[in-house]
Amino acid sequence: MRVGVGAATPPRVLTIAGSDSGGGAGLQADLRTLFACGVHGMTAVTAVTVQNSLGVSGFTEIPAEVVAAQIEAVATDIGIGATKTGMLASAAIIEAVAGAVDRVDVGPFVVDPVAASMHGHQLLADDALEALRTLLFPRATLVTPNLDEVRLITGIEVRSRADQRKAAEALHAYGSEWVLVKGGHLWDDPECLDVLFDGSEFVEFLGPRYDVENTHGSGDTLASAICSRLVRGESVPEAVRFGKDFVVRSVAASYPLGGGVGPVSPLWRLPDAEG
Ligand SMILES: Nc1ncnc2c1ncn2[C@@H]1O[C@H](COP(=O)(O)OP(=O)(O)O)[C@@H](O)[C@H]1O
Ligand SMILES: Cc1ncc(COP(=O)(O)OP(=O)(O)O)c(N)n1
Repeated sequence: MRVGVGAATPPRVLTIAGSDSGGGAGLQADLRTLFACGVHGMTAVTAVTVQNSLGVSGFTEIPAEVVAAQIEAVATDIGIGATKTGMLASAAIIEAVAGAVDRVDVGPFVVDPVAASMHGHQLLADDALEALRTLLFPRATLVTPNLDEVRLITGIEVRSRADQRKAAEALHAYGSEWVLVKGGHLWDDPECLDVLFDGSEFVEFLGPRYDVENTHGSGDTLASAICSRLVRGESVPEAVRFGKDFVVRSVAASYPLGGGVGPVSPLWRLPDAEG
């Protein structure tokens, strides 16, 4: 019996990201989220991290030209409806990604400027920050920094919701269409506010702050869920609304793993997730 003939091809999203051997964050979190959102996920691997729930003990970069070749291989055959970036590791890889983005159609382009793991291990070289600002942000549909990344990129120390708005204005000046300043690290805030800005208007996404320990991969899950809607033609505010709701439910469904910090989980979205 032949099966699958004539089945519709799902929307396709590319993640340009590092591998997390523990499966909690990075491209593993992206693929898991995209699958749960009904999207075919594709990968351009930038680095292989040696990582578990306790942290990152090292990583090896993929040569920049191989990163660009992965992007072009999937763009020219399969087609890319939307793209997100995660760990990019070096200025050379950022330059290669910017070049590839100019050569092929990557659709709406979401830049999650991953700089360090939640345990503090550096995942982006110091000299790559300028490449992020000048080469990637001007090409981005949306940039989604957490508050540590905001400080590294702009020098702004965010201590309040008002500071989140100031940071969004400073980040928008680097040339992206939209900026989403995530508030998960505003530890004194009883709720989690994410602030979206397009250069003229602010849109606020307020959610609960769950008292959970297992939040590994929350930023990846949010950005991937946003891409799963941008690829279907939704506007950025619509896609962020979906992404915020998706990540809140995934934080609520997080689970312990190993001896350290476990991952947030998109499994809540799948029918019969218990198997
Ligand atoms: N404890 C939490 N409860 C609910 N939502 C959270 C929690 N921590 C983070 N979030 C949400 O998860 C997303 C990622 O947040 P954040 O922690 O700021 O970035 P990152 O994961 O990149 O460090 C945001 O939408 C944020 O509001
Ligand atoms: C390969 C890789 N990519 C990204 C991260 C960052 O994950 P985490 O520290 O959990 O932060 P968010 O996903 O919440 O932004 C990583 N550790 N490894």
